[in-house]
Amino acid sequence: MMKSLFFSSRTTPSILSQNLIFKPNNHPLSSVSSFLSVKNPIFFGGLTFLGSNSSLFCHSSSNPDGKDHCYQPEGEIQVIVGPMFAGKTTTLLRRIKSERYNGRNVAIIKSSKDTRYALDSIVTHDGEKLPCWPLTALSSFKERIGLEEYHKLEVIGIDEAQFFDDLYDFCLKAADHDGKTVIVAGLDGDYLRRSFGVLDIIPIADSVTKLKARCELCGKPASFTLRKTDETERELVAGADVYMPVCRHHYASGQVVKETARTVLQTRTVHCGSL
Ligand SMILES: Nc1ncnc2c1ncn2[C@@H]1O[C@H](COP(=O)(O)OP(=O)(O)O)[C@@H](O)[C@H]1O
Ligand SMILES: Cc1cn([C@H]2C[C@H](O)[C@@H](COP(=O)(O)O)O2)c(=O)[nH]c1=O
Repeated sequence: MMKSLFFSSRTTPSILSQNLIFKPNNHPLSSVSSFLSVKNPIFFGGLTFLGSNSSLFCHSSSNPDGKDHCYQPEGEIQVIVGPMFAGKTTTLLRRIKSERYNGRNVAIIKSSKDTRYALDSIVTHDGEKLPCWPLTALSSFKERIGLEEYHKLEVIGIDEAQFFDDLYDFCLKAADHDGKTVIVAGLDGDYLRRSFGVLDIIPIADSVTKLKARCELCGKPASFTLRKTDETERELVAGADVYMPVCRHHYASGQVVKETARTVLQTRTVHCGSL
């Protein structure tokens, strides 16, 4: 019969030690994770903690004291938003590295729509990067990584989250049901300052960090992204060639300049057309 004893992986390492054998798989991130875990083990009273596996803790027969224990993992959702160039990816990388340093099993996902700097890495505008799973839909993650590896995961980072239609469902299940810590980074607003998907998960989040960039026109804190070009589709993957971070004042004046320029160009077209 299964007796249940709830405990935290951080407070009772001796019970967990048997489950903490790190098994690298053949994904590039796993080797990075494995490397870092081995390089940075955390010692608890003589035990080496090499990345825990909360899901396996329910396999009670493997407990060293011969008794049945069941670990109930507690999930969490952290959200990082802001305009472009605010440091969202940098913050996500820093948190993921810190989780890994603490011995937790991590994986990073990004939208495969983001092909700007690399296909299978998340890359900051400064060039810092980590390998990731590029996906078109989050629902495919479990199958891609494999069920066994998924169960071993404790932390899942998601970058360019605004591009995932199934963000809400994935995060809810991963945190509530599967006990994962999910760290989500993405745009809260598009170039017209309309909600851009990531806001859907605020009601189920534990923490929300809104970052600011620096206004490219005056250097003040910037909360918005101005599209410099005339394209009107909502999704347009690009960098500093198309977008710039701006403060409230320069967002408003920038939009006015763009609209005026568009009107002038349209009037000219009509004029030329009628000649
Ligand atoms: N206009 C800009 N063009 C290119 N890089 C920029 C610009 N403004 C800031 N950066 C750099 O981008 C870094 C943030 O990159 P990143 O974390 O990828 O941002 P985000 O994910 O929010 O777009 C900043 O620390 C800064 O060095
Ligand atoms: C404002 C805005 C942005 N995008 C795209 C442009 C980039 O490819 C990403 C954001 O990247 P970052 O990591 O935050 O720098 O989103 C878009 O498609 N539509 C928009 O309105």
